Formats: sequence, structure tokens, C-alpha cells
Amino acid sequence: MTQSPLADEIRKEAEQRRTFAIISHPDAGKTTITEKLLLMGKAIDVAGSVKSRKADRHATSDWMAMEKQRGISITTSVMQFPYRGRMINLLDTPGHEDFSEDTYRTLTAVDSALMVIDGGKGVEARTIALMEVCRLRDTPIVSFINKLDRDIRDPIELLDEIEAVLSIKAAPITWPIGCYKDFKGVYHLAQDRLYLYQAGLGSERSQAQCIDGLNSAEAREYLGDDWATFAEQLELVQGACHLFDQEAFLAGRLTPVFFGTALGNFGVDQVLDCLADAAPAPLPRQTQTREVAPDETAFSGFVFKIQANMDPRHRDRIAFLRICSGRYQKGMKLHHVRLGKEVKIADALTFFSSEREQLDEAFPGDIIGLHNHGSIQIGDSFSEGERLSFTGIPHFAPELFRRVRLKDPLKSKQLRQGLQELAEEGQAQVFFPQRNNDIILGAVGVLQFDVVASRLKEEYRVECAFEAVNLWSARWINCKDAKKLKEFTDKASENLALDGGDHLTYLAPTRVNLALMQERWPDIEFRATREHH
Ligand SMILES: Nc1nc2c(ncn2[C@@H]2O[C@H](COP(=O)(O)OP(=O)(O)OP(=O)(O)O)[C@@H](O)[C@H]2O)c(=O)[nH]1
Repeated sequence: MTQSPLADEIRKEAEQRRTFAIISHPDAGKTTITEKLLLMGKAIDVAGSVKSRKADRHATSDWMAMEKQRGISITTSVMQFPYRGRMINLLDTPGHEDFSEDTYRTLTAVDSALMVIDGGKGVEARTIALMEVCRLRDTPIVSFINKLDRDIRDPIELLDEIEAVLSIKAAPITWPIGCYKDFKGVYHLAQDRLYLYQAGLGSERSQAQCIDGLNSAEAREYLGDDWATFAEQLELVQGACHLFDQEAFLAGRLTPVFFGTALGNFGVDQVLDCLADAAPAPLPRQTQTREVAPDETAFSGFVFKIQANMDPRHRDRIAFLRICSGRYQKGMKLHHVRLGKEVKIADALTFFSSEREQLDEAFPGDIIGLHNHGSIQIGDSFSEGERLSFTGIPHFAPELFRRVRLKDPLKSKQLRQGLQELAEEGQAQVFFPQRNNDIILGAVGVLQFDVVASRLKEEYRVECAFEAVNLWSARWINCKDAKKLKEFTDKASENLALDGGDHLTYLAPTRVNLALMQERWPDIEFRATREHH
């Protein structure tokens, strides 16, 4: 079969893409690693600019000032840079658990993930939760054990913990030689090569110095008295650990493990090399009708995140779209599948972080930003030709609820509009109970309420207070049998509500209540997640 030049170009470009996110428990070193990755991709010139870029952003709006105050990152950003013939798309995710929904959805847009573990702490709660999400799609994971310049736990114990707690096989690619003040570098098992760490060089050093062969005289001299102990430990490790297996890695069953220090910029290059060489190029994605391969020539993609622009004065919002197939070209016409409308995309943003050139094209694996004036929602699909609706971008049932009380009753229209838009962005979920005029906000993390209040005030000029409300969780209702559904909605109307997207929802006051209802109404589906259609 002959292929068109366009098909060839798309395949070639897609094969170069590596789209991944970094997942970690807060404080494990995600921001520091991001900065080193950007340095390697020459997307920034000097260390420290990621932090300062953040600081600039903070200055632009109050709710981001809040992020600064609390010292956590709330928003997800996208960074693109070339590295060794690849085009890397790095998706940043907020580390704080209160923003987990955003993180979950970002993980639907990547093809692999980098898991950062603080070597002193091991596998922490947030890492476990994020791994569970990755497992839903068998996302391949590369692991980096960070902070070797400090006292870390026994590396064998750390690998055991990864295997036991995260239920994934761990294959060490490098092995650390000492830690803290005695951190001498890492040994690459397959290469039989030592990479030497020199404290204090940090991002100044372009490449680590190496010694070939653990048995070489040079290596013996370098390790001195520690040589015999290290060789012994290594034998143990090689006997007990899994070898790297590409197929198991791609299936999400095995993670290659690297050691280093992000702060000292040591070992991060090995991780990026692994992502560039072994991590998958853009993978096929499922739609309601069929699977879409990245090298199909017709464009398709889905929106996984909507973010209020950094500049609140214009109140424009950016929808982040992951390209699944074809080529984006400036000015192209696409179907907005949910609305059944054709739209012209003239001014999509790309996220080439060096800002050296304005890109007019983008390919599978890339993320583009669409200006959104209210017509785009999370989960929306855009396609050329055939109408394709991508699946698998979920809403999660909130576990925290507040009743919204408006301070100025004349502002109820603005309040509704604000809440509707913030819910579309995924900042929180909004519910309108059937039995009264209450407005209930739902969230996965308590900080989401603060963000909503602060943005309502700044962007919609609405002041409101939140009151405690006695709810345990929400479940989206589904039932194919219209008669049964009617019977249920009549009986359960006290606890039913519509969410921001007009979906019928059951607001359960207690866990026991929900269990009883599920037992009593076996034909009704109570869903803990909802797809965005
Ligand atoms: N000693 C040492 N400290 C490190 C290393 N990497 C990061 N840190 C420090 O650990 C702290 C947290 O690092 P960040 O990169 O901000 O962590 P983060 O995971 O982005 O944190 P969140 O934004 O909360 O998600 C900072 O004080 C870093 O300087 C390392 O290799 N060694």
C-alpha cells in the first residue's frame, strides 16, 4: 500500500513525540526535576528560572497568589522542548492532593509518567493514589529515587517497597554508591559503568565523568575501602532484582528505576534518556465508536483541562487539547463533536517553552491551547471529517460538600454563571438539589473551595460564604429502563440533584444510606465517576 506524503510526515513526527507527566508526593522534587529537564532541553538557560517563571505568574492574579502563599502548585502547565531528536511534551501536575482531579485528567493525556520518590521517605500516600490512576490505563512508569545527597533509606528496601506497595516490578537501571556525604555516584548495571558525582557542581556540569568497568583499577581506586562492600551489595541486587524488560515496561508491569539528586542535577539526564529511548510514542486512543491510531491523517483530539488564563482581566480561558491523530494546522476547520458544530481554529497556542518560534503546526502527542469563550468543556472532542468522541476522561465523585450562601442576593445570576463556568473548568462541582433552591459545591479536596471563593470574588465580583452540609458522597444515576428510573426519581427526590452539566445525581447523606439505596434499587446504576459527555 502506498502512503501519502502527509501520512509519512505524521507518522514520522508522531514517532518523535514523548508525552509524559511527573507524578510524586508533594516535596519529592518535581519542580526541581522539571527545571533540570528544561535545562537539558535548552528550553531555559539558567537554573532558577522555573521558580522565577512561577513567581511572575503569581503576580498576575490573586488566586495564584494564594498558590504562592501556600507554597504548592495549583495549575497544570505544558512544556515542549526538543531532546536528542525527540520532541518532549512535559505536562506538569499539581502535587497537592486537593487538586487530584486535575492530575487524574492530565494523566489521561500522557503516554508515560515519571514517578519521583524522595529517597529518605520512600513510597508516600500521594504516589500510591497516582499510581492507581496510571494503572487504570497501564501507563508505563519510569522511577527516579531522588535526594541521594541526603540520608536515604536502604535502596534495596526502597525497591521492595515499590514492588510491594505499588504492585509493580522494579528493575534498577542504576545503583547508588553511598548517599549523603558519601554519595559517590551511580553504577549503571547494563553498561558496567560508574557515573561520578561531584558535589556542588549542580547544573554547571554538562555531563558526569565516568569510569568504565566496576572491576577496573580506576574504579577500585575511586571507591577505595568501599569497593568490596559495594561489589558485594551489587551481587545481591543483581541476584534479587528484575532485569529491565521493554515489553513489561510498556504494559505498565515493570518500572525501570534510577537514582540521583535533582538538586545536584545528577541522574536526571539518565531518566530523560530512558524516556526518550524506551517510553512509548503516542498511543492509540479509544473513542465511542473505534480506536484511533496516531498516524491517521485526519486530525482528532480531546480536551483534558480548562484553565483560566493567567490574565484575569480578559477572563479568557484556555482549553488544553491533546492531539490523538493527524496534524493541526493554523486556521483549520474542525467538528466540535458535542455541539455538532464546525469551528475554525485560527489561533491555537503551542507551548514551545523557549518561545523562539511560533509554531503553526502540531502533531499527535502535542498539546495545543484553544481559546475558550464558554463553548468548550473538559472531555470535548474535536475532529476532522469523521465525528469521533473520545472516552475515558472522568469526573470523580466529590467527597466534600458546602452549601453556597450569597452575601448580596441581587448577584444570584452572576453567582450561577460563575459557578457554572468554574465547574466547567473542573475547579469544583456544582449541584442543584431538586427539593429546594440550594446550591451545593462538591470537591475532592478542601482547598478547591478557597480557589472557587477567591475566583468568584475576583473574576465575577460575587462574594459568598460556604456552610457545612451533611453529605457523604455523590453518585451519578444511570438507568436504561425509563419506568424504573421514574419510579426511583419519584421516591428518592429528596436526595436528587442536577450537576453543572444537567446530569442526575444522588447526594448521599451517609455511606449507610447509599448502601441501602443501592440494595433497594438494583436496576439503578450509582456511578462514582462520570464521563464528560
Ligand atoms: N537535598 C536535596 N533537596 C532536594 C532535591 N531535590 C529537591 N530538593 C528540595 O526539596 C524541596 C521540594 O522540592 P520541589 O522540587 O519544590 O518539590 P515538588 O515535588 O515540586 O513540590 P510540590 O510543588 O509541593 O509538588 C525543595 O526545597 C528542593 O530544593 C535533592 O536532590 N536533594
